[in-house]
Formats: sequence, C-alpha cells, structure tokens
Amino acid sequence: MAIVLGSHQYGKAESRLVRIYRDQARHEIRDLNVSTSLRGSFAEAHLYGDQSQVLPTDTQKNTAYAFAKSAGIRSIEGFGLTLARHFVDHTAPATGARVEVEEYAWRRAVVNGVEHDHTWIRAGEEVRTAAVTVEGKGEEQVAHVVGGFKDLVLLKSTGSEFRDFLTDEYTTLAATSDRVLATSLVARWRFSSAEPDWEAVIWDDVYSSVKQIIVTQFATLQSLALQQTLWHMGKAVLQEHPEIAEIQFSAPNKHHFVVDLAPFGLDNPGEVFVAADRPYGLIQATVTRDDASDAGGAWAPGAGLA
Ligand SMILES: O=c1[nH]c(=O)c2[nH]c(=O)[nH]c2[nH]1
Repeated sequence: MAIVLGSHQYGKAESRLVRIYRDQARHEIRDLNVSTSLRGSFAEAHLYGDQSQVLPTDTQKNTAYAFAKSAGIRSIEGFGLTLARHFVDHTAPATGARVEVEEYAWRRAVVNGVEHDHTWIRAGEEVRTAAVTVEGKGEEQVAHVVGGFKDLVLLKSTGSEFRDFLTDEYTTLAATSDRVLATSLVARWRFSSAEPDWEAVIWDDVYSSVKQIIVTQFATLQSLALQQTLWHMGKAVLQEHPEIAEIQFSAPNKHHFVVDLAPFGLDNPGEVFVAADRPYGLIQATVTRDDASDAGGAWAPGAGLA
C-alpha cells in the first residue's frame, strides 16, 4: 500500500476589496469579496516543504488589488476572468486557476429628493456571485464562468401546496393546499462559453434578467412543491437564455407553521405563523440542456465559497 497526495489547490480566501471610481464628481463603487486558488504542480510544497514553485497567497491577494486599479471592475464575471487568466498565463507551475467573487450592492442615498454623488446605503437584497475557472495554457486554455446569487429571500403568502406525499408510520405532516412558501435562494448558472470580448453590460443584463425570471416563476406558479418551483425557474431561465448551459439551485424550505390559537378561542386560517429557522428542508436541483457543453472544473469549489 502506498500513501499518495490527492487533489490539492491553494490560494487566498475572501480578500475584501472596495473599488471607488472617483474621476468624476459622481463616484461609482464596487464592493467585493475575492477568493483565488491555483491548481497545478504544487506537490513538492506538500511532500517536501519546497516552496520554489509556490506563488504566495499574499501575492495572489496583491494581484487582485492591483488589477482592481489597473484593469478595473466592470463586472465580477469579467474581473474573475481577467485575474484567473493572468494567474495561469504568468505563473509557470499553475495549470489552472479558480477565482470566486461575491459582490455586495450599494444604492445611492437620496438627499433632498436627489441621488447623492458619493453616499450609499447598502442594498441588501441578495449577494451576486461569480466563479471563474481557467484550465490549461495557451491554445488549449478553456475558461468556465458561473454567475449567480445567494441569499435572495423570497416568500409567497399563498399559491403553494404540499399534499399527496408518500407516508409511512413516522409521517405526521398534514397535507396542505394553501401554505406559506419561503426560501433563501442560491442560484448559479454556467455560461456555455466565456467570450473574451463580452462587455460588462452582457454579464449585468443576463444577471438582472435571470433574477427577474426566477422571481416571476416563484410568484406566478401555483407551486405543488418547492421541487416543482425550482424546475420551472430553471426551465424558464434556459428557455430565455441560450448562452446559459445549466443552472443549479439550493433552496432551504423556510417553514412557516400555523400557530394553534384554539386554546385562546381564536381561529387561525393561515394568519399567524411560527417562522422556524431550523431544521429546514433543503431542496437542490440542477436544470440543464441535454447537449450542454462540458462543465470541466466549473463546479469544483475553490478557496472561498462552497
Ligand atoms: O416543497 C416541499 N418539498 C418537500 O419535499 C417537503 N417535505 C416536507 O416535509 N415539506 C415539503 N415541502
């Protein structure tokens, strides 16, 4: 029997990076959390403590800050691509790189009825995410881009059912044809290809369109289960966006239990609930095209986000 080193990668996780554009009176802001990982010939560092091929994680972090100035940040997908390509193209032992970025949104403060030039209020609806994987050098190089969001908290106060489910001797859940459906949604969509000349506007347009499609499906579908809601969300996104190969969802079912008010002589036809934080159902699904391009390492997590 031999003991061998398995898969390995290394990088700097969660560099908090704020880029202000201040060349005009009306400033712009991008507020990011950047994680980078290198993959490649790094076994010697593990096996023998040989750092000669190890570009320090500190350098990876510095590169992210330097690129925020020199290349700028027009979209997190584009920024991730630029950084990941740089690492693979300029670091000899790196055969792959993974860059994961979260973006925290700000909206302009309104002062005397006017949007302020340089004061913002955190816009906390959801966190936008991007995960870029670059594999191989030169002509062989491929790039995978996964856009997405996390923490999009949605609730509908009717239009959701859960009934006719399988039961056994441990089942106590009552069937319902009218319940609250709530989730804190994670969605990640993989682009079929990563066109180097795509402008920020394309990444941004796709982002707002996908989010709107997801919200619309959540609102308008008479949901028989969260599983069905996810399927319809994914199908609608793929129908509308030929540039997306597949989409993954992770959806906690944030249960809202009707409180029994009978002891107090009150009826409760779905008006007062306990919002339980745990345990929660966790429904996860991928909706894909049957001819989707090869995902390579697109979904393999890097140093930062799972
Ligand atoms: O939408 C749901 N899907 C389930 O699989 C499930 N299981 C459960 O107890 N409640 C629900 N709700």
